[in-house]
Amino acid sequence: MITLRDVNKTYYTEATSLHVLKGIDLHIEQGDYVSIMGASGSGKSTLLNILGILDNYDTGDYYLNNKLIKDLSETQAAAYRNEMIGFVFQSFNLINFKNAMENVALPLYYKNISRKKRNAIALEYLDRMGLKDWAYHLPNEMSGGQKQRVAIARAIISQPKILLADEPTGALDSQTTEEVMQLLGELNQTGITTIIVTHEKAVADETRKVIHIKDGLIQHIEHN
Ligand SMILES: Nc1ncnc2c1ncn2[C@@H]1O[C@H](COP(=O)(O)OP(=O)(O)OP(=O)(O)O)[C@@H](O)[C@H]1O
Repeated sequence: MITLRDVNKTYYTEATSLHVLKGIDLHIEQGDYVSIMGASGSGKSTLLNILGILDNYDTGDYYLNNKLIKDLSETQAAAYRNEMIGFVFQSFNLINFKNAMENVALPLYYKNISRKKRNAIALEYLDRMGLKDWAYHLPNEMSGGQKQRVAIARAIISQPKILLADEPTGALDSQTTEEVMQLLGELNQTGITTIIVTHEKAVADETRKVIHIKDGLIQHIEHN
């Protein structure tokens, strides 16, 4: 499903350049459950952003379901991203003045679905996350774990094939981390390819493969 061949990425600033990814070769199968670990600055988020078609790479190839990403126009890339990928972030990225249901329903706004239908679908997803009673609460009335579950519901409401999570448990205590990981594990069981960037071994241990990155290169892949 995901194939990267010799992918390189350099960030250019006015005075300097930083070669962050130095030839990444990677294959991830559909339905796989993968974590990416490595020291701060090793290039994990950069890799995740490229996988998520949020950022460009300079050289090499990235195929997602046999589509070569660098061949897509910006509009095509955005459409493909929306169709294929859901995102979860450490800081939840919820809209503070919208309640949980409205946050979850947001991706459907662009899909020509009536508000009533959008909200009904969002309620179903919140129910799946065990948050039915929190639908009308604002994010700042919820715990970190609850907010992350709202964010996960929002990430999967468009039924993406891939879920990309950048430090999804980075702001959570260990008990809540376990709950969120349980949820991500269950989602992966339904067939969604799941890729998690994490610093936490306990999180990586839950995944099937751990990709260790060092200085912009894959050092080794550990199989759990
Ligand atoms: N937009 C950018 N412009 C310039 N440099 C950047 C940019 N984004 C990241 N970098 C630099 O690239 C390097 C890799 O960053 P990246 O965020 O991929 O690392 P990371 O492994 O995810 O680190 P962390 O664990 O701290 O999040 C870092 O030195 C970072 O400062």
